[in-house]
Amino acid sequence: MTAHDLRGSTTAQDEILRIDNVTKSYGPVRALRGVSLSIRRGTIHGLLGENGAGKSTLVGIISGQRSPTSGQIVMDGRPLHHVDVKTMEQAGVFLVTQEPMIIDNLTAAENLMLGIWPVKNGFVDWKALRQDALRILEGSGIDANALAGRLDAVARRKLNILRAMFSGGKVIILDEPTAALTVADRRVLFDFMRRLKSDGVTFIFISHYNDEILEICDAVSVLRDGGLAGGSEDVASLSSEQLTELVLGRGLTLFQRDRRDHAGKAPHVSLRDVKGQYLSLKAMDIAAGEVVGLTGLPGAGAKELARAIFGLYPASGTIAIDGTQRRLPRTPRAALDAGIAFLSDDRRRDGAVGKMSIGQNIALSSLPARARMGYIDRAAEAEIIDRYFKAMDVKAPNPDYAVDTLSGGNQQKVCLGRVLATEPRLLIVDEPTRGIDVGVKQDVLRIIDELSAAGVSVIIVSTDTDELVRAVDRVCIFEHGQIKETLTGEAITVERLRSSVQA
Ligand SMILES: Nc1ncnc2c1ncn2[C@@H]1O[C@H](COP(=O)(O)OP(=O)(O)OP(=O)(O)O)[C@@H](O)[C@H]1O
Repeated sequence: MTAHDLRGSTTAQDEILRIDNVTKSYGPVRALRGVSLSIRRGTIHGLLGENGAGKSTLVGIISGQRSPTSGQIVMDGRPLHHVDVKTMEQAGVFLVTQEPMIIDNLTAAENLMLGIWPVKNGFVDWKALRQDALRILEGSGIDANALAGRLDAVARRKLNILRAMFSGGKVIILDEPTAALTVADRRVLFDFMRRLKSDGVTFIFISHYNDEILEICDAVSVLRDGGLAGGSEDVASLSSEQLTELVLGRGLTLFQRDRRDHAGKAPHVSLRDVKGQYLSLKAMDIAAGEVVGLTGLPGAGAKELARAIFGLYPASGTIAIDGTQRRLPRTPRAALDAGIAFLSDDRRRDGAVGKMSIGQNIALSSLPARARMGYIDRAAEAEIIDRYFKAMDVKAPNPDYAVDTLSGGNQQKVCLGRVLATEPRLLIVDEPTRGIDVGVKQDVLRIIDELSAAGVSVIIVSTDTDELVRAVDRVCIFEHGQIKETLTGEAITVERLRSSVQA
């Protein structure tokens, strides 16, 4: 494998998009330092890099959402000036974000036409609308008349991609499009992308998962600290280890927990008769120091149970921690008071508070418990902030920076730091390494392992089979609100988990 500048290896003819010496500074932060790369027409081009390497900034510039400090973008041989979203969309470049921009109470067909409804004499031409929608939805497996709110996650993502194409998209940028998709849905999305690729669509694909990159991408470019660190136009020839080395600039030892059998040990956490709308769990015991994985298809109960324990999902039942039995908490505050901490998978909704500083975010959940008679102990606060800022290796000059200046992965680290700062007896983390790069992922799994060694019971809700295999002692697979199967020891393998979750 050669790490080379991709620019020299593509002829003008098959090049659809070129980025020429693009830089971007946010005040003193140099997010991009002279990045040049070339994207070939009709390929899937992976964009890789550690958290904070500059991927979102680069695709933000390519899609016109952010303006470069210097440099230019050349589309179909034409340099583009005054680049903004409209210019880029007119040129055929669309960014499809993780949050599908879909209106639930319109049909799939109507969503597809949003903003570009065909107009005849100033009126919507419903016939043309319907014909166009049917044509483009044909073969995608999406019912043109279905209300978008009723579509599943993969259909919503497909709909977004189709909408970009329908609006004239030639280069479609997908920023971590597989987040929250099951293994089967991922396959459907990839097949769909391959089909569009054979029709000439070009994709720029951001992902932290090596297996996805190796499966779907033709070429890759790797950013490191805002610069182009290398790439390959022959992804098929790369191994997962080579890809990791390209991203990190070094080899990596993957974390593997030394799985322990906790059967027969006194329970540290006991759940009894947990019942909610889509949840019905008779009993679950977790030992001190045990790490339990919960998994299953969406809506099967794993996520619901985790949220119920933290007072975020209405459910009846009891929980005992350290021998103290109580009703399931009704609110997160009551859960925190009971020694339970929770990391949500949805940083945007109940995750980081963007305008506040990193430090304030870290201290947010633990401070009420530490405040005495309404007074906050500033020295204790500073100590906590310093400890978790360092432990999570947050990429920012200091903890006074606002959270919304951080890259997505670094925001996730701040959220985890905040949860850990509460020093819980039961830690619940939902998709703890989603959006986090392969290097930091090992650190997060190691931190969870160390916490468990100190006697904390841990629940990891995850659809990432690799994460479950590396981090837990036991996996409970949910179906219809109940535990369908439990795996321990040697039985926890990627293959077994995949077949059990889909079966
Ligand atoms: N609005 C902003 N103000 C200041 N700094 C910013 C801003 N947006 C991004 N940055 C900084 O620019 C750098 C690149 O961030 P970017 O979001 O592009 O990284 P990324 O590669 O997409 O990371 P991730 O994988 O975590 O999403 C980071 O150091 C980030 O803190």
